[in-house]
Amino acid sequence: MITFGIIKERKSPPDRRVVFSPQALAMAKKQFPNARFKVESSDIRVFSDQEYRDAGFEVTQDISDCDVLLGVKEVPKDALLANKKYFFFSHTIKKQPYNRELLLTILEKNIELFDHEVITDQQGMRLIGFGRYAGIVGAYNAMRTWGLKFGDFTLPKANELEDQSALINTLSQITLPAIKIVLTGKGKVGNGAKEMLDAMQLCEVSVHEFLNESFDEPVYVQLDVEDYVKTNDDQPIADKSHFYKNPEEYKNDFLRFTEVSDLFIAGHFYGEGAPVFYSKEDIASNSFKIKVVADISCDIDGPIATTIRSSTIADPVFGFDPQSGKEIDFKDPNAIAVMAVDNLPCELPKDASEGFGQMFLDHVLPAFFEADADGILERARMTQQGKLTKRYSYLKEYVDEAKAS
Ligand SMILES: NC(=O)c1ccc[n+]([C@@H]2O[C@H](COP(=O)([O-])OP(=O)(O)OC[C@H]3O[C@@H](n4cnc5c(N)ncnc54)[C@H](O)[C@@H]3O)[C@@H](O)[C@H]2O)c1
Repeated sequence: MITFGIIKERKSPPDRRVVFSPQALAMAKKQFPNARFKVESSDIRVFSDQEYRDAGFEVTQDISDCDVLLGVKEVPKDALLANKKYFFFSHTIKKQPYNRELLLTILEKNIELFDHEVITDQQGMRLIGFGRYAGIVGAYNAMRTWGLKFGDFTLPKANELEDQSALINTLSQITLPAIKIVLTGKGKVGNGAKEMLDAMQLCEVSVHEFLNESFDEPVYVQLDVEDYVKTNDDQPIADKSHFYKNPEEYKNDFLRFTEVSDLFIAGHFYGEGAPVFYSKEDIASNSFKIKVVADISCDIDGPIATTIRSSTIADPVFGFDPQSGKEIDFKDPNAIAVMAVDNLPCELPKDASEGFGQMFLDHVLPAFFEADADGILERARMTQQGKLTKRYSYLKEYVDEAKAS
């Protein structure tokens, strides 16, 4: 028998998401009779303690008898229980300086850490994440930002609405002018955003139509790397994975879109060394037409020069002055309005938790009862017996620096 504990989120600002909704937990219990589940009481979670009790689960302040603890965000050092197995997003795999001490504490407390971000299949494809929900909220926020900037309509914040269908209902009541929307990325985020544009019944057009034709209704185009990048000798991309591995052999082909688009929804992944989408100089040129940017990818001071900082759910929109390259009021007639919230799935905690639980149930829980036949736990295990595992040994120096300080 393995006992799993659903932990309370303790990070600030409060995150209302959870690994398992009461319904998903009930499914897990049915599917795995050898698993026991306990829920740590929480007053911020999107599902109440009572909803878990009603689904037949023990809700408690004491989860110290659990073997495996399941959370979403980083667990504060003091709250980490020694000698346990933990699953959460530790944000350490890229040596993030702000979590160096967290990883050191995990090692000192002899915790086995499994990071959601590195739950992958044998090909290295991520199996678990909130990307789709970032896309859904990001597209909604893109429309909301347009309304705020131009006053065509007023939309409530996404986190004031119940779920994705409420977002869709709200969007179905607005009338967008005949603008051109460019959406980048065809992965989880890009396709989450596309779900919303399709739900709004916006017309999707080809790259050729988007660049060359005018329309009397709003239209959008969804791009992947072959559309916004070309080889250094002006040839189209032949093999995407070659670009991912050798980005320096490619150059930007996105400016042709900046000359005709009104709204840019960025939902691609940006690999280090890849060409930028546009620079501050590009924005200052007269041919740059984009007026609103919803940057879901949200790489700061990176490939999208309007993203000079991230923004927050509380204050999601800022203005970018094309001439000075500095921040100004987004309502200034010259300003490009930028939405760059970096924790978008938190605005849709119910749907995001339900989707996440399903992925966890499908991909991770079985591994505990099948002796990790596929190696999923092994690939995601970052620490064991007070040491980094082999796959994560590249983090040794990063942790050692925490010891030294
Ligand atoms: N703002 C937020 O709250 C939030 C939340 C989740 C994810 N994100 C960000 O959104 C971005 C996209 O995430 P996703 O889950 O859709 O990714 P994904 O792997 O599912 O899709 C990636 C897309 O980017 C393209 N791409 C370009 N260069 C690439 C490269 N070097 N490697 C891989 N793909 C490359 C792919 O072709 C694909 O279209 C990430 O940068 C992620 O950090 C933001």
